[in-house]
Amino acid sequence: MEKNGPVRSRGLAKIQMPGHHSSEVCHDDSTPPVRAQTIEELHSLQKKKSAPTTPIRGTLGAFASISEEDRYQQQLQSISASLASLTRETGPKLLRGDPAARSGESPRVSTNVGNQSYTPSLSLSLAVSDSSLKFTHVLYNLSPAELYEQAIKYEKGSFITWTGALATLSGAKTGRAPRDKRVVKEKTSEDELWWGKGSPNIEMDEQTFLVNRERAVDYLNSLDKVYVNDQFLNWDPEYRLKVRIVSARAYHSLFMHNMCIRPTPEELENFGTPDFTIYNAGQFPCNRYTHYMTSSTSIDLNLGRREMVILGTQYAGEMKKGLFSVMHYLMPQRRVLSLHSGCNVGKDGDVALFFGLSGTGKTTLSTDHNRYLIGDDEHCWSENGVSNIEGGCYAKCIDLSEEKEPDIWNAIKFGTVLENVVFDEHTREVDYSDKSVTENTRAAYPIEYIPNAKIPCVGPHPKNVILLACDAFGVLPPVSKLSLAQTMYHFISGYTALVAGTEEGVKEPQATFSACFGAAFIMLHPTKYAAMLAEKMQDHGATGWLVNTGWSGGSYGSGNRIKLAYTRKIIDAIHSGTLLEATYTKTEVFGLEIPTDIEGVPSEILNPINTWSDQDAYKDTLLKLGGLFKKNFEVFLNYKIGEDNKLTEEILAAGPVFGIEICD
Ligand SMILES: Nc1ncnc2c1ncn2[C@@H]1O[C@H](COP(=O)(O)OP(=O)(O)OP(=O)(O)O)[C@@H](O)[C@H]1O
Ligand SMILES: O=C([O-])CC(=O)C(=O)O
Ligand SMILES: [Ca+2]
Ligand SMILES: [Mn+2]
Repeated sequence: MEKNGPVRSRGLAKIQMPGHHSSEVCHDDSTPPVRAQTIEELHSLQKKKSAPTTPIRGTLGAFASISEEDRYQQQLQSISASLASLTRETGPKLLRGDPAARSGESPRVSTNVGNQSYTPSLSLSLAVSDSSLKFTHVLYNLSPAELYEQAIKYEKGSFITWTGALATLSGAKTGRAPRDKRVVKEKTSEDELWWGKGSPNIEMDEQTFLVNRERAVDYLNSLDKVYVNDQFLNWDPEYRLKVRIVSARAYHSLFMHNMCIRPTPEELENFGTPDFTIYNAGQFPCNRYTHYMTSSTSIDLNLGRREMVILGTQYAGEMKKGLFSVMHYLMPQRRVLSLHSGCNVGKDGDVALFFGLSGTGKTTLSTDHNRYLIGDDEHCWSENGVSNIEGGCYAKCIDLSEEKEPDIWNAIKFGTVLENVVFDEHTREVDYSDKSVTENTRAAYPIEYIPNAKIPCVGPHPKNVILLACDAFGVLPPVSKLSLAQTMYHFISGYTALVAGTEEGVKEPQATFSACFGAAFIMLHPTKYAAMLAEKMQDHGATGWLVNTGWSGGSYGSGNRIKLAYTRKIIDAIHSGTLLEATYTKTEVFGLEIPTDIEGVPSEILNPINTWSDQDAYKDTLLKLGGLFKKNFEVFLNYKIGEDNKLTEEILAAGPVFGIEICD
C-alpha cells in the first residue's frame, strides 16, 4: 500500500480531466449501459423467472401437457378449496405474490371455486361476506431468502444473527401445549384410537372441530396474505404423505420448509391435492365460549377430514409434532412402525435408533461426526428398513457449544430458524446460555446442513436400539444391555427424570413416564407399537440398550450430569460391536446387565453404586425409582402384547424386582 500508493507529501492526486490522457482513464461507460429506461425496469432485470412459477419443460408428468396458465389456475383453485369456508360455499379469491410488491408481473387471480369437499346438512344460502369481496394473496412455497425478507419486514422480533440464521420469537408459548391438543371422535378412527386414562387424545366432537376450523379459516382469509407450503413427509416413497400448511407467518413457513421434505420443482408441479392440511391461525385465540375449550389455545386433529387446526399458539413445534401424531395413526394401519427416535448409520451400514423423551439426547447423539445422520426425531420402520419422516432437525440450543456439538453449531447459519434465543443487539452474536425468553431455545435447519447427513434419509433394518433416559435420580447405570423383554418393558415405561423448573436451588427430580418415549404423540394403545417393535427387533436381530444420559455420583444437586464425552464413548462402543463382547454383571432391583469396561470411560462410573458417597442414600433412591416404575406399569398389566402370551409374561417379569438384599 505504502509503496504503490500516492506519495503523501504531494497531497491529493489531481483529478484528471477526460480527454487529456484518454488511453489511461477509466470511463464509467467502459461497459455497455444497462438496458433500462426507468428504475422499475432496472429492478425487473434483476430477477429472472424461476421454478416453481415456471413450468418444467421436457418432463412427462401428469400435467406436462397442460399450459402454464392452466396449471397455475389448478394450484390456486386447490389452495382456494383448502381455504374455503364450510358455510359460504366458495373459497376466497386468491392472488399470488406479496401484496406490497407494487410492480413486476401482473397479478394472476384465481377463479372462485365451489367447496367440493363438503355437503352442508342444512341448505345454506350462498352467503357473501366481506372476505369474499377481497383478495387473499398467497405466498406459495417461498424460498428461505424470500421468507427472510418477509419475516424481517413484517414480523417484529425477526433478526439476522451473526452467522446468518433467522432469529425469531414464538410469542407467549415457547413449548408445546399437550393439554390443549384435542382429537375428534369420529367414525373413521374412533374405534382404533386410544382414549381415556393415560391417553394423549383428549376428545372433542366434530361440530366443535368445525367451529374452530371456521374460526381459523376466517382469520386466515381476513389477512392480506397467507403462506402456503406444499411438502412431503417420509423419505420412503412407498409411505410418503403430501402435506399442506397454511399459515400467517413467514416464521411458520420457513420452519416447515426446513422440517418437512422439500419437493423438487417437478414434484411440486405434480403435487395435486394434499393428503393432510394444517390451518395454523396461531396468532388468533380460540373462543372460550366454544364447547371443550379450557384455555385460549387449541390444537385440533381431525383424522377423518385429515385436517389440523391451530389456534392460540405460535410455537412452531405444534405443527411438527401434530403431523407426527398423524403418522402415528396412518403408518401402523399399513404395518409400519412410527417412532419418536433419532437414527444414524455407520459406514458399514449398521443402523442405530435412539429413543428418548425430550432433552435426553436423541438429536445430540444421533448427530455424530463419525456416522451418517438419517434423522434426529421421527422415523418409520417398515419392511423396507428405516426412513426419516422429516426433512430437517430441531435441536435444543440451550448451552450449545461449538466444542461439544460442532455439527449442530455449524448448522446454525443462513436458512436456519433460531427460536427464542438472546443475542447481542449490535453484533448479533447469540448467547446460548441465556434463558431470558425460555430454556427451550431451538434451531430448525434442513437435514443437509449436517455435513454427513444420509440423503435420501433411509437405511436398512436397525442393529441397535438405544433407549435414552436422563435419570436425574442418578441410579441407572450409564449403559446396560437389555434382553428383548427388558427392551419392551423400558419402551412401554418410557422413563426419564429431568429437573423441573429453572429456579435457583436444589429441586427434587421429577420422574416422567411417557409410553413409547412419546405418549404425547401416539394415537393407538402403547402395546400396539410395542408389539410391532418386539416383532421387528426379533426378526432383524436388533440388540436393545439402556443409556442414562443423566446423573452420576448422586441425584441432581449432589451428583453431576454424565459427561457428554463419556456418553459418546459408550455409544461408540455400542456401534462398533465391542460392547456386545464385554463382560457383564447384573444390578440389583432393575436386573440390568452392566459392562465392567469400556474404552475411554472410567470403569468406576459404570456401576452407579460406586459413584455415590452415601450408600444408604443410593439404595433408598434406587428402591424409590423402582417403586415408581412398578406403579407406572400397573395400568399395562391387563394388556396382552402381540400375539404371543409368553412375551407378555416375560415383559411383565422384566421390570424391577424387590425384596432382595442389596449387597455392596
Ligand atoms: N451425557 C449427555 N448425553 C446427551 N446429552 C447431554 C449429555 N449431557 C448434556 N447433554 C445435553 O442434553 C441435551 C439433549 O438434548 P437433545 O436436543 O439431544 O434432546 P432430544 O432427545 O433430541 O429432545 P427433543 O425430542 O425435545 O428434540 C443437549 O442440550 C445436550 O447438550
Ligand atoms: O416438539 C417439540 O417441541 C420438541 C420435541 O422434539 C419434543 O418435545 O419431543
Ligand atoms: Ca431433538
Ligand atoms: Mn422430539
